[in-house]
Amino acid sequence: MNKVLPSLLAGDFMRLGDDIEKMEAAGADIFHLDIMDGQFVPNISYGLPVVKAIAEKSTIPLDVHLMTNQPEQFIPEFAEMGVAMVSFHIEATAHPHRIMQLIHNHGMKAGIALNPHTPVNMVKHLLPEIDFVLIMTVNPGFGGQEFISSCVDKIEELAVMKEDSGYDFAIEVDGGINNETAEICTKAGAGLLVSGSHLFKSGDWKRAVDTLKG
Ligand SMILES: O=C(CO)[C@@H](O)[C@H](O)COP(=O)(O)O
Ligand SMILES: [Fe+2]
Repeated sequence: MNKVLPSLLAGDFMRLGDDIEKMEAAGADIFHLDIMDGQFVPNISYGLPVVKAIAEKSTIPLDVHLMTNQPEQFIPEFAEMGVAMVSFHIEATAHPHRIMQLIHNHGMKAGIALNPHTPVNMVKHLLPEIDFVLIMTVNPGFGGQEFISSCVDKIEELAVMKEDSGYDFAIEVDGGINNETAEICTKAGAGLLVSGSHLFKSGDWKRAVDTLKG
């Protein structure tokens, strides 16, 4: 069964606590938190105090997606807050292996995110230690964008690399995920599905979560 990760970026920031309770009751597996610095991506989302408040409220694990130029910056703080998984963009650093180790040394799962144009080969030599690869299926920076179908080939390629290498890592997809694109991605090999606008705009969150779980 797929795991469903609602992106809280699509939640109602004036009532985030209610949204968290409702999404948990609807069966969400993990909350996805998008951190944007206005540098790596042309948008700013929210920072540490908001993540802390979400961590105190949530009863399910948190997945932090760093869209920042210095992804190594706040790793100890996220660990302290009880974050379970952290991903950072390979395009944002010359030292992905070092950052992966830093995340692991703080007891969290480490993921590497790839922009739509970045080939999956970039993570090949990191696979022995990686916990998950995040394939961006939109250009990072905003919720509510349209799924870029050319990214599906990358999921398939990564699934083949996983099979051939025997390394155990999860494939996460993020951006424009709805019932239709979720099916395409899971068939290609993804197991962690991030969804923001589709889930939050659906009238029946439990039904929407169940459908994505497949
Ligand atoms: O990382 C990002 C955007 O940069 C995502 O996590 C979005 O927040 C997903 O939102 P939808 O595309 O599902 O609306
Ligand atoms: Fe994200």
